[in-house]
Amino acid sequence: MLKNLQSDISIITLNNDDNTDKKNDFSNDSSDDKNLKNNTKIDEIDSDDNVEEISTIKIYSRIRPSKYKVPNRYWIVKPEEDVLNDEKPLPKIGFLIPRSESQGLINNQKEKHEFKFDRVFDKDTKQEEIFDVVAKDVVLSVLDGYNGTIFAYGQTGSGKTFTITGGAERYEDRGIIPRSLQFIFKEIQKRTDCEYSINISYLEIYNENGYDLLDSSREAKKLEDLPKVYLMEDDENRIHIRNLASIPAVNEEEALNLLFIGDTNRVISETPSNPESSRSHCIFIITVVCKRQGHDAIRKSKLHLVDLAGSERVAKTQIGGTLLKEAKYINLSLHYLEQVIIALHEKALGKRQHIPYRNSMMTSVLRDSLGGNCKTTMIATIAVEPELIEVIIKN
Ligand SMILES: Nc1ncnc2c1ncn2[C@@H]1O[C@H](COP(=O)(O)OP(=O)(O)OP(=O)(O)O)[C@@H](O)[C@H]1O
Repeated sequence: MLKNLQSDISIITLNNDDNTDKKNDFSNDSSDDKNLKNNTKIDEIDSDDNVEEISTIKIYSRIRPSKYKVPNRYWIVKPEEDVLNDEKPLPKIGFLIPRSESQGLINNQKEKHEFKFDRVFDKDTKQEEIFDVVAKDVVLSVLDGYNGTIFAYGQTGSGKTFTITGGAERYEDRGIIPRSLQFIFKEIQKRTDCEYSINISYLEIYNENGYDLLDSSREAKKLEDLPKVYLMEDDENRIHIRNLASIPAVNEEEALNLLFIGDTNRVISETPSNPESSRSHCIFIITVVCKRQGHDAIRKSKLHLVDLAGSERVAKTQIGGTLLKEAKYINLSLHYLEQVIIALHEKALGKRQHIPYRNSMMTSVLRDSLGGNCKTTMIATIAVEPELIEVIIKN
């Protein structure tokens, strides 16, 4: 029996055992519910089956070009310049927040703030390089049978959607989703040992409610008109996503068309309060099914490309009503995501076992695609206009 997890939220089956190696093995059972069961090993996989990788979540940052002549309030420290630091050399980005004179001349307010990343992409970085460094490895590992997730995180207007989906004006501006689709369809042509099939889903999460963006009825005029997606849990505590379309795409063009349908629904049904800013999380899911030549067994893996809602905190005194409700949901779901990422890091270090996936719809949906040997990357997009730098530091 399936029981509802959240009052009116959202089936693709998700792994539940936090301790498992998350490579999806070949299975003879093609049903969605059984297909992703952990370690139902039916057929050997030739590559790196026995390699239990330590979970490493790579975190990158990307600076958005500014429309203004920006005063030099940020800097990038290359790892080789950071000679005093004996930890693993990583690049850093620093921000200067001048002391507020309103607090008097003598105050100890910190002015310089530095943050480490696996790599910092400066404002001139092209979309191609972002795909090559941030996404290609994750996409390749999905084709090898692992689940993977790429997040874009940052304040409103800092370039999350540009990074994940891309800009509409120039072909070279296409983002991680269209480039991943192109890469996947090219790569599966080369891999002749397996018959691949690709399915696409597109989920929007607004105020902890899930909506299916691949609705092609063209009747949606607002978010609530889209089919609602539900999380359910079965007797074995496995979580399923109900009512989310998973549509086959036989080539890149069909897959891009589905992206287009989803993005159109995203625009038409923009969240009520602020058309300028995404107040919802959007997850583009590419499911790769591989059937070995001459075998009945199939293997299924998933790539989640996540455009998170703007991360800025809104002072409670300045807003109310719908805006306050949205801000609470966004902050809470980002907080739960942060908790999961911290827990995964601690688990990789052997310090804990339990990962608190159940707290939010997003972490529940992503639970089989984070940690273990799933490849996960996050790209923090940053806008460096002075007023926005202060937002970064406060968050
Ligand atoms: N690296 C970049 N190069 C050129 N233009 C960019 C870049 N990043 C963002 N932009 C432009 O900046 C504007 C805001 O970017 P975008 O919509 O991606 O921000 P966002 O973080 O997704 O914002 P929101 O949270 O409000 O949805 C867009 O016009 C986008 O085309």
